[in-house]
Amino acid sequence: MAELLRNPYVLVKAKEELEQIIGKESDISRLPYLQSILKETFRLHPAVPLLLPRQAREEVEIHGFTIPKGAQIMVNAWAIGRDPVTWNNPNSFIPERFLGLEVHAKGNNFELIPFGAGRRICPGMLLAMRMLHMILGSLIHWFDWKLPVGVEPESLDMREKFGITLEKAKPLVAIPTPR
Ligand code: HEM
Repeated sequence: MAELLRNPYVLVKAKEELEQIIGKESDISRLPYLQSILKETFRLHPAVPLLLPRQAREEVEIHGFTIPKGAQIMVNAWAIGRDPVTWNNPNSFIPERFLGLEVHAKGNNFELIPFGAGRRICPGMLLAMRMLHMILGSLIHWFDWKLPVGVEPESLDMREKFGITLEKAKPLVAIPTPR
């Protein structure tokens, strides 16, 4: 929601998409822009930024680096999502980058791994994906949103509080009006 209020054109586009689709067919697969907004949010603000720690059971070499047996490995999904080698304009919130791009957040595309990947991938992924599309889609569709008086989109505090899960350092304050 913070990125949507900071990028009002994205909110308008998402509203238009929902306007056209909801009421006829509420299928997530028919809401590519909403899907792209969620992917872009996962890319910039992964909820579990270092995934869960792993340990090397034996010495292994990966891309010329030797990982000793017993070493603890942290995978930095946050940094992968902002890698300028993979992503143009990596620090900007641009959902359009995912339109027509065959990159999913389900653990097969290693440039976007908000739920991890492999054997220990998040078992709640499918439930979470459904819930997030439902919740965000409903918030956009049923309410008009604005920031408190005196807060401009560009001055919104987007700093993050680091932890096992990533939070906004300052909670978002936004005002909904039922439509
Ligand atoms: C936005 C929602 C969620 C995100 C971004 C998320 C993300 C993650 C990530 C990154 C991991 C570590 C995967 C790895 O290291 O490869 C994980 C593990 C896990 N998640 Fe989620 N998760 C979410 C929702 C859920 C939900 C709704 C449930 C349960 C209903 C759940 C249950 C678990 C469990 C049990 C593990 C540990 C799996 C294991 O170690 O084998 N998660 N999640």
